[in-house]
Amino acid sequence: MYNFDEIIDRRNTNAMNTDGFREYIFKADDSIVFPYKDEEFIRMWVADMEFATPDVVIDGIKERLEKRIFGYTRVFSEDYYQVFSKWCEKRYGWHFEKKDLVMSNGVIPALYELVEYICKEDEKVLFLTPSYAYFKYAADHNNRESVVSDLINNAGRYEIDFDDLEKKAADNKVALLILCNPHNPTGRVWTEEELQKIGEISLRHNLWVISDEIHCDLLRKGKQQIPFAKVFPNYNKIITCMAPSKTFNLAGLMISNIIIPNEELRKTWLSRHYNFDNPLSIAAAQAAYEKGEPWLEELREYLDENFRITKEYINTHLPEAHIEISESTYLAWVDVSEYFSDEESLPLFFAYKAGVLLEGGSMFVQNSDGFVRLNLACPKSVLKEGLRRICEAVSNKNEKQNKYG
Ligand SMILES: Cc1ncc(COP(=O)(O)O)c(C/N=C2\CONC2=O)c1O
Repeated sequence: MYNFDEIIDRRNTNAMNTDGFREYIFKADDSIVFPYKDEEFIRMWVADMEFATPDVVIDGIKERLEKRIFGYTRVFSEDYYQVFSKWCEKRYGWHFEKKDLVMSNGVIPALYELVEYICKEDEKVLFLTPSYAYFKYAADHNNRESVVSDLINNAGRYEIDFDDLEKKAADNKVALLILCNPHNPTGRVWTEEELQKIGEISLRHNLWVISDEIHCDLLRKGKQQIPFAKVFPNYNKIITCMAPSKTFNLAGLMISNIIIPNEELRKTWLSRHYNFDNPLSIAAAQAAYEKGEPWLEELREYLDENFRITKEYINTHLPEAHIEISESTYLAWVDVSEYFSDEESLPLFFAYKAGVLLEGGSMFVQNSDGFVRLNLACPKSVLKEGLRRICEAVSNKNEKQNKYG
């Protein structure tokens, strides 16, 4: 019913995806000159999608546009809460109170604020690695120390080293755990048992927990999201972050749902946060949660097939690489370490030799060397060309190495 095969021109839209890669991936290093024009790159890096947001969202925005006045706005109406809380009850079997919902123009801005509100100056922020780098930046931005616990890679299935996590959590200066649930970049969907263990450690050491659940709607078919706060309904130090931005490709509209049951922390947030919202973003998010489910279910089918294609192609053409189908997200996490030395920059190699923009190597704080992360949220034709280029570049490199020994 929906055309995910459509290739949409994103040029001249101020998209990070098309215009921000030199700065974000290559630190605006002007000495790097690629043998590709910008529009010739296959873009598999930043986590937004090449798919149009659903028509119901666009219709919701149009309806609000017709009101023609866009003055100061905040989520005052009951409607938004009713629609979003219904979404959470239906899809995750999780209920939260209206009073606990605050809005942020992003999950990352919320992390930046919450680290400051939660952690005293000498306190530390704990998270699992490899990690989305902004978890570390949220600590750095607030001059709080980061403490990391490396996930264990069991033949491609990443698991938590609970002994190590407990050891780190036991540091009485560690005040906050930022949990990525589901996990970017490995794609793990934490099981109830894993969440239970994380929670027991957090309670034992009196940690605050921010559960970043931004990827929670983009699970492979058959997988089930369990909100961390659902497992610990009576623990008053959990903040849950969700958003329509990944699910419905709305990151540029900058609207996120932050659920803070802790009265004192919520009061701090409301007194210090710039508490206004974009009226078009509210309309978009509300329409998405109210009417976007049929589109989402078709998107999930399309992404599942893109993962199948990717695993099959890489297993066939890069036999020394290792890929498991991510349980969530649209991000594939691929071990290509057999083909590269530790010193090589994977993003630079693939941009220069394959004309593919991707993230990898040291871009995920630590415990990620030798891995690339591929954004598969694109039309199949684009995906197949990207995979062809990636595998050809590695094979050519491999042949050259073999030729000269
Ligand atoms: C775990 C996680 N939290 C938060 C965000 C961003 O939230 P926002 O501030 O946009 O509401 C992302 C986006 N992840 C991205 C964005 O580009 N590459 C990534 O891995 C994410 O993966």
